[in-house]
Amino acid sequence: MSEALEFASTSAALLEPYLPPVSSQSTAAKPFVTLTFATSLDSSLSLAPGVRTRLSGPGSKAMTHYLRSRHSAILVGINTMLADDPGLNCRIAGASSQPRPIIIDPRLRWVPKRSDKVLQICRAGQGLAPIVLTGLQLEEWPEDSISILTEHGGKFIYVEPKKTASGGRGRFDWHNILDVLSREGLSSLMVEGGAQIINSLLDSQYHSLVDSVIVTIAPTWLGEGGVVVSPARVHDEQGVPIPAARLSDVKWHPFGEDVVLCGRLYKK
Ligand SMILES: NC(=O)C1=CN([C@@H]2O[C@H](COP(=O)(O)OP(=O)(O)OC[C@H]3O[C@@H](n4cnc5c(N)ncnc54)[C@H](O)[C@@H]3O)[C@@H](O)[C@H]2O)C=CC1
Ligand SMILES: Nc1nc(O)c(N)c(N[C@@H]2O[C@H](COP(=O)(O)O)[C@@H](O)[C@H]2O)n1
Repeated sequence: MSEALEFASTSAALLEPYLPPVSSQSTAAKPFVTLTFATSLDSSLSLAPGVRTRLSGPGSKAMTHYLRSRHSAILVGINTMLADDPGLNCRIAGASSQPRPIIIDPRLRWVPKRSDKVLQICRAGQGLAPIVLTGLQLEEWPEDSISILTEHGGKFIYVEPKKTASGGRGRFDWHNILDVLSREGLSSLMVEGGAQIINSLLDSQYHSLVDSVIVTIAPTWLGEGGVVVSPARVHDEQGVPIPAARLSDVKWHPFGEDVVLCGRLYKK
């Protein structure tokens, strides 16, 4: 649990233009948002739904942990939480701060247990307790889950889901997610995944919310059936398909056998 990673200051300097300001005294209305994940050459995050898959080599893994030290929160979707049992802390030796884990769990599929890695890490003083954003109202929150989360210093927060065409409960609006996190005093957020979370954030209506994108590309093809990052198809006014999203201000940095791509979402 207490693996100690190292990340050279020369490497950190390469990332600096794409990171939130160091000052914690941010007065910005919304958190600085970094979209970051590791992908294969065929745009897969993992071999199959529910399968934890190592893509990052040692150098880019340390880079991801450095990013964790530079953000006040780290966000994952519920499938990632259930598939990976992630720690969601920063394991750089001597890290001065830890990110707050944020779990997007609209229907409360996560049943917190003391053996969950994120909670073990929290009890060991090596990370923070999670905040779970849910579309269920207070009276629908299981009491055991409330008490175990509260015991660790975490909590549930209700986020109003968008209405679906049939009047049901849909996805969250990212503006609402960021509003909630701002109210929690979180000034920067790294969105780690999984694919559904990333694809929803890459919808063009949210591009203006994303401040930077840092993607680790591993030299491997995972093959068919992977969990794929591929945002919804976009068409122009004539109905002709156009690219869904593009980066500008791009830099590529090799980290061991991986390459780390830094950029900003191109906004029209
Ligand atoms: N290589 C990498 O960097 C990473 C890999 N992963 C992998 O990704 C896989 C999981 O990815 P997915 O199956 O795509 O699941 P996911 O982790 O994106 O979770 C999907 C669920 O999140 C919720 N969700 C997504 N967007 C939402 C929104 N806008 N509003 C409300 N709820 C929303 C829904 O309940 C949805 O079913 C795992 O196998 C994990 O290992 C996850 C993170 C990073
Ligand atoms: N950067 C990166 N590289 C990989 O190869 C990965 N599989 C992931 N996965 C993400 O990291 C989480 C695991 O975090 P802990 O090491 O347990 O703290 C996992 O849930 C994904 O979000 N990331």
